[in-house]
Amino acid sequence: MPHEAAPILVVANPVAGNFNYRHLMRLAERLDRLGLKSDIWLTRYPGELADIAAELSPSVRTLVVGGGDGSINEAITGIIRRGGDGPALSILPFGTANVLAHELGLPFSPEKLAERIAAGRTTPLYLGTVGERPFSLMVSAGFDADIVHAVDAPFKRRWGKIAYGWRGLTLALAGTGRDVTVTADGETIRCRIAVVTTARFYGGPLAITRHTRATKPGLRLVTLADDRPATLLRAATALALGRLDRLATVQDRAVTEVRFSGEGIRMQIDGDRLETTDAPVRAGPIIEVIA
Ligand SMILES: Nc1ncnc2c1ncn2[C@@H]1O[C@H](COP(=O)(O)OP(=O)(O)OP(=O)(O)O)[C@@H](O)[C@H]1O
Repeated sequence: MPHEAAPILVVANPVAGNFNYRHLMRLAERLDRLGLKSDIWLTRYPGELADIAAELSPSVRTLVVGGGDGSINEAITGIIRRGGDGPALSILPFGTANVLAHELGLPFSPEKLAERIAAGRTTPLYLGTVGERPFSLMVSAGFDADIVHAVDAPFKRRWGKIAYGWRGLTLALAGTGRDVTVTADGETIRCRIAVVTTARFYGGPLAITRHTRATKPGLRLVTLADDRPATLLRAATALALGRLDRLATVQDRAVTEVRFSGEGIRMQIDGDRLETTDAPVRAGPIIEVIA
């Protein structure tokens, strides 16, 4: 007899930072004790999660992503492709930065997560899009994207967040940043870092803005005018203190449509490399996420 899909599907990325097979077992065991059937799959290649999410049986009502923000980006891409009958998204945070898990205040304990799934309370997650591609946190251009491009997967797996700090330091001292031209609702801004965010947090549990969060509508554009080492140090300190908007070099504004351009600029989406594009960044669809 063919195996009927359980209503909860857990798909984990075995190469995500902090991947923990034992956590998957603990999640399944607690779900089982709560009377909920689940299946567990592991991804086999980058991008597979998007295909899995797009092609899921409609009987799967909750898709739990065991991974980081890159895996979550793949899952939302697949859920959006379905156009409307998607499962609710849940997250078992593995991964390096886990910005969305922090943003949503999700438990990192598999048992607590199982209880949240069983409670079944969902909240809307307001996505953004760059062209056709959705993001759950942000898309950015400039110095921070240069760091993302400079950190390859093995280096990140080995050193975790330290990999970003190290590459950031070497790039800042090398002074290789480039001007980013941002067109935001008809106005042109020149800067060195430009982040369009749907979320409050950035890079970890660090507030980049006080004016939006992933569970509320509203896109913000946060720009940093220069990327000299002293400015970057001040910005990193202000970010850690949640006071970025107090810096004169930082602007934080509500936006509806943004485009990036500039010679040799790099871009990132939800912490992963994005091929540079001048496609419009806009507010996107809404999906349901387990709260
Ligand atoms: N089986 C696999 N083999 C190789 N790469 C994979 C596999 N499954 C997924 N990936 C890729 O791994 C990348 C990183 O995964 P993920 O975001 O889950 O972890 P992370 O990078 O450690 O966390 P964060 O994004 O929070 O920093 C994703 O972009 C995804 O495409």
